[in-house]
Amino acid sequence: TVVSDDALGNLTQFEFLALNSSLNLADGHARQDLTLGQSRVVEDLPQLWAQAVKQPVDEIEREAIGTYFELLGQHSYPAAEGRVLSCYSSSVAMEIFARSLATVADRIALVHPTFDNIPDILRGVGLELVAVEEEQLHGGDLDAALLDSVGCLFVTTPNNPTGKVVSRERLARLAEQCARHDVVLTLDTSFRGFDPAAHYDHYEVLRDSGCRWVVIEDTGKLWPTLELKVGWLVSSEHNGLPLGKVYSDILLGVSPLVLLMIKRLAEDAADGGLADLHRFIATNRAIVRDGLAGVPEVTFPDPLSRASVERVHLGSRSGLAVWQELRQHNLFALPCGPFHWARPEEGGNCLRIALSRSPEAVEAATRLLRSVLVAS
Ligand SMILES: N=C(N)NC[C@@H](O)CC(=O)C(=O)O
Repeated sequence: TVVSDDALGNLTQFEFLALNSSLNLADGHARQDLTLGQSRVVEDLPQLWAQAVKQPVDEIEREAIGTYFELLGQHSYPAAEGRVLSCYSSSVAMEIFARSLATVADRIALVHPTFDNIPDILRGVGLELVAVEEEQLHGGDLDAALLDSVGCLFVTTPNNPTGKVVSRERLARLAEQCARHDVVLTLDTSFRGFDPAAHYDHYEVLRDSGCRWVVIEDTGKLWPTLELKVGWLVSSEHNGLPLGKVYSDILLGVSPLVLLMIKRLAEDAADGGLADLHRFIATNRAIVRDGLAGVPEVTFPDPLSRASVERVHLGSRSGLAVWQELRQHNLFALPCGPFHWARPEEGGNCLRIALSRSPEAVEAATRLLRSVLVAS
């Protein structure tokens, strides 16, 4: 069922409502026009199909993984058999991780706030959640008693919706603490492509720490590929989790055509496309911030964020009330309450605006949002 006005749904239910709107700035999926380089990949799909029929799938998979991970600075990713599992999406990868973890643990520490399908998936397999505030996570060492009480520490970096990135030093320290307390360290890096601060070699840091770790990578937010994407479930050796077994319960493998498309898009990104995308998102972010400048009580809580979403703090205004007012004009943003999965009221005065949209859509949405806010 899709969320009704009064019933509070999860974020994805709010995103369902926006799917057929002309001004859908709700989900973090890429919906802007293809660039010239990307449209060449689309034009080549018939040839990619012929290649996918002929070339061995493990070869295609290795090449797609290599091109994508190298593009984003992840040179030390584990290339050995079974260490990178290709899934239909990062949420499928997360479900496989959650089911695997639940066989050996009953509690997990999870960053707060973050996108609510993460706590929902983790609760769905029966795990008890312990919130770790983002400030706490970035502040310093985590409490030893906390780490002794959980089987895993789950961190979204860059975080959603804040864009906050775990630095190399911070990751090394968290991994060291997880190694000492024998806690699995799991990262959801879905937004990594947008922020060069997230392009240091995470796998080198994780490998050198000696901790057990899992990383969920997502190609789905980077390029406008009509939901054609892969989520990669990456893990350390001897991590004690039945990832391969649970993976085999869920799927045999992903489409080699999608893998070839991702490889070509990653090559285009390496050839200047990623830098162009960063400029594109920065331009859209400036449209939102400039377009709302001077509106009473409105502020931007994440000045350093490079993610393809922007949080707008509405002062004393209710994010849900503004969301409902915008919906009357067929404009959809995302109310931030559900990101605060342990205490939704903390996100009650924020909206999240998607930036992977055409500048014209971002411009029109910002103008409409401004008119609603100045009238409220
Ligand atoms: N499996 C789910 N719920 N997918 C929605 C998710 O991709 C949207 C998202 O992450 C964002 O809008 O930031």
